[in-house]
Amino acid sequence: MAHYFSERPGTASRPGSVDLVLPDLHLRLETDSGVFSPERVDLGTRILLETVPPPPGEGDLLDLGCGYGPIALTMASRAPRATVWAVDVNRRAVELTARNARAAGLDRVRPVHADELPDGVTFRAIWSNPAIRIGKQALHDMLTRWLSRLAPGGVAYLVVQKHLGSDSLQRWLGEQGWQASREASRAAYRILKVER
Ligand SMILES: C[S@@+](CC[C@H](N)C(=O)[O-])C[C@H]1O[C@@H](n2cnc3c(N)ncnc32)[C@H](O)[C@@H]1O
Repeated sequence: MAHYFSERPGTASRPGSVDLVLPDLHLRLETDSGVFSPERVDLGTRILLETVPPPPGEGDLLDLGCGYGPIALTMASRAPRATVWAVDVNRRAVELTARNARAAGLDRVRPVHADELPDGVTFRAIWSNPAIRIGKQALHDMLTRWLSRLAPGGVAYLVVQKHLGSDSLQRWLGEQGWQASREASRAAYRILKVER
C-alpha cells in the first residue's frame, strides 16, 4: 500500500498548491498526491513554525521529513546565511521541496533523499514534524539516526500530537540520554525541545 512515506508513491500525480501563511512569511507551495498533507499546511507544522525561536543564522540546519518543504523553506527564510538540508524518504516530496525552494529563490535549501545526505555534516538545529505513523520502532530508529548528528550545542524541535504519544516520546528521549523538555503546548500538539 502506498503511504505518504513511501519511497515512490504509487498514486497518480495530482498537482495542487497550498498557502503557507506565517507572521513573517507568505509562500505558495506546490503539492501533489502521495505526499503528506497536500490540501493544506498541517496544523502541527504551522504550530511548530509559529512557536519555535529563530534558528541560528548560519551553519547547517535540518528539516527531518521535509514533505513538500514548509519547514525547510521557513528555516531558510529565517536563517539568511544557513544551509538548510531537507531530507525525506519520499522522492516525490524531495522533488517538490526542490521546486518550491527554487520558486521562492531560497537556493540555500538542499533537498536530498535521507540516504544521500553527505557524511560528516552536523546540524546546529533540527526542526521536524516527524512521521509518527511509520511505527514506534521506525520512529525511534529515525530519531536516533538524526539526533546523533546534532552539533555540540545544537537543538532539535519536534512537534507531536498528544494523542499520538508526545509524552511517551519525551520519556523515551530522556531514557536515551537526551534532555527532552516540553517547549510549548498548543491545541492537541506538543513542541518538544531536545538537546544533548
Ligand atoms: C508528518 S510528515 C511532515 C512533512 C512536512 N515536514 C510538513 O510539515 O508538511 C513526515 C515526513 O517524514 C517523512 N519520513 C518518513 N520516514 C522517514 C525517514 N525514515 N527519514 C526521513 N523522512 C521520513 C515522510 O515521508 C513525510 O514526508
